[in-house]
Amino acid sequence: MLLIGLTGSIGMGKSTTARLFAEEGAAVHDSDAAVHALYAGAAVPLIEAAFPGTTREGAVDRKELGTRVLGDAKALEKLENIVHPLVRAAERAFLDEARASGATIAVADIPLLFETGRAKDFDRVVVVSAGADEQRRRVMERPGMTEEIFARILERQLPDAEKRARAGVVIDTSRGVEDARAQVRAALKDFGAA
Ligand SMILES: CC(C)(COP(=O)(O)OP(=O)(O)OC[C@H]1O[C@@H](n2cnc3c(N)ncnc32)[C@H](O)[C@@H]1O)[C@@H](O)C(=O)NCCC(=O)NCCS
Ligand SMILES: Nc1ncnc2c1ncn2[C@@H]1O[C@H](COP(=O)(O)OP(=O)(O)OP(=O)(O)O)[C@@H](O)[C@H]1O
Repeated sequence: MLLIGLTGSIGMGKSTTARLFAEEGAAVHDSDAAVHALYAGAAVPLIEAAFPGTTREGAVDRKELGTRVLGDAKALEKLENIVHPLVRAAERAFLDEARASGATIAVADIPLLFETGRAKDFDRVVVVSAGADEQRRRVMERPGMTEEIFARILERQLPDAEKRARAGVVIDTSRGVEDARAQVRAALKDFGAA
């Protein structure tokens, strides 16, 4: 099974590109989605214990939790120390199952792939990018997003230029979905997987 790590900074097009890989037949694991699932399940008691008042009705209130941690590096680190091992376990279980069911290509969408030293775990690393202006336009469109939150998230992420420099392949998502699909197909061909 060819193991592809997919990453990119906020708003660059990871989820969209992951979907394109899935449409080419890859088994895809999405870390952000895994976090969201954990926040309605296994992580809830741990988060409530560490950040009292950030859960309600058995689920994490992400807006409230975001307000607590996004401006506070220590708090974010504490949260990451709780969440990342759980996400990693979910990813491992997913990839084991994909392998057992005969998948030939698996993609793990990991926002902090380089930051958490995960590049070595993959046969290939794909970075999505769209340029800083397009990124800002996309991110600022999101409800509740502010310049301050955007800046704080960017601070926590390896700069786009460094990600691109460390990538096996870069997918440029600034020219539309069909253009990105062609790049995904070309990447799979280049990897000998299509
Ligand atoms: C801070 C939280 C509560 C905000 O939730 P919210 O629903 O508003 O945002 P969402 O999860 O969709 O993330 C928005 C963007 O920020 C990025 N991001 C999230 N956490 C981090 C982080 N710790 N460092 C850098 N970027 C991050 C995401 O990849 C995404 O691009 C949430 O992001 C969170 O719990 N983060 C900690 C877990 C984590 O590290 N996740 C990212 C990798 S698995
Ligand atoms: N190839 C593309 N062509 C046109 N629009 C795109 C493309 N890829 C992504 N987008 C748009 O950019 C926005 C962000 O995309 P997406 O959610 O895939 O990014 P992401 O990297 O997963 O984001 P985040 O890290 O913030 O969760 C979405 O509105 C999406 O529709």
